[in-house]
Amino acid sequence: MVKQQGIGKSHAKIILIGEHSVVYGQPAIALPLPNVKLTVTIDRRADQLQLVNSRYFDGPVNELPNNMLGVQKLINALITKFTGQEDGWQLTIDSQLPAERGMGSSAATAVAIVRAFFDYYEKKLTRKELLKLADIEEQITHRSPSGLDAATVSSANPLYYIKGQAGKAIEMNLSATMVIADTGIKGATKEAIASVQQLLKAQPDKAQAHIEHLGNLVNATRDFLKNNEVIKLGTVLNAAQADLQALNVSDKSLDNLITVARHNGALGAKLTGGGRGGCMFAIMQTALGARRLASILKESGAKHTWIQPFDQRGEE
Ligand SMILES: C[C@@](O)(CCO)CC(=O)[O-]
Repeated sequence: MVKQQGIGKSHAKIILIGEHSVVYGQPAIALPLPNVKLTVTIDRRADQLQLVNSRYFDGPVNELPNNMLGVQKLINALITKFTGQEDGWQLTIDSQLPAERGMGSSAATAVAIVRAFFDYYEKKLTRKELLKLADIEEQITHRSPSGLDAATVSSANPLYYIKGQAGKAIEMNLSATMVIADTGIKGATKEAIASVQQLLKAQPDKAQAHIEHLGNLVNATRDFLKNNEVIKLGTVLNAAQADLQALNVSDKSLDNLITVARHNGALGAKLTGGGRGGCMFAIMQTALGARRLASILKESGAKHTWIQPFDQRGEE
């Protein structure tokens, strides 16, 4: 009996600290956001059509639009892998993640697609193979990705990540709540990565110093998370934002919400992900404070906010 349906799941991620510097071999720490989910379903069809249905597109795989080229390449690689050229199915992407906001939307889509195909064809999937396949999509959507996004959207645990490695689960004993806010402006990850590359060429000493400083802040953060040192955590997050500003990856929309958060009780606040639009987050000591700040950020222009306690886990 052939399977009628395959399902793959993933979730959003937030980079706590180490975006951009992770591309240059420094460590980063990222957290899964289990409440912001993405599900891919593959339903068998009686005919031989291979269709994709998502919020952007509804039609045959080979007609996917340019901004889904990475997804198309990944699906084609999976079709070849499973020699499923003759199979007819509809692949549905159901996502709660905002696109291009630094929350890992493209990586979450890739991870859930890979998982859905392996479920549909009833094959065992190792973590190594999952990340290798997801990278087919990420290489196209983000130029020179570190792999951090795919590793985190497929992990139940906060990760300490170094490029080229699988990522290590970290000890998290922090009692605090994170408020994430969307500037409403599309993040420009590719451009931001390119602009760090340019700065490294034009002013290598300056850029390298900020990149290495970010790496040191990440290592300090790991200890603060383990020892529940929330005030110190806030201080290093603010210092990381200063490095990211110096690397030219922040912008007015992010700086504005970060300033509002700092004036309204945040212990620390910074951008998250690629920057130049997208999302920022702030750390609050209490859940009540977090709810209050979320509404203030909305009044100050945030398009959407999410509240995430530090002790919640995602799906593996
Ligand atoms: C900016 C970056 O560090 C994070 C994007 O979410 C790029 C990457 O790690 O691939």
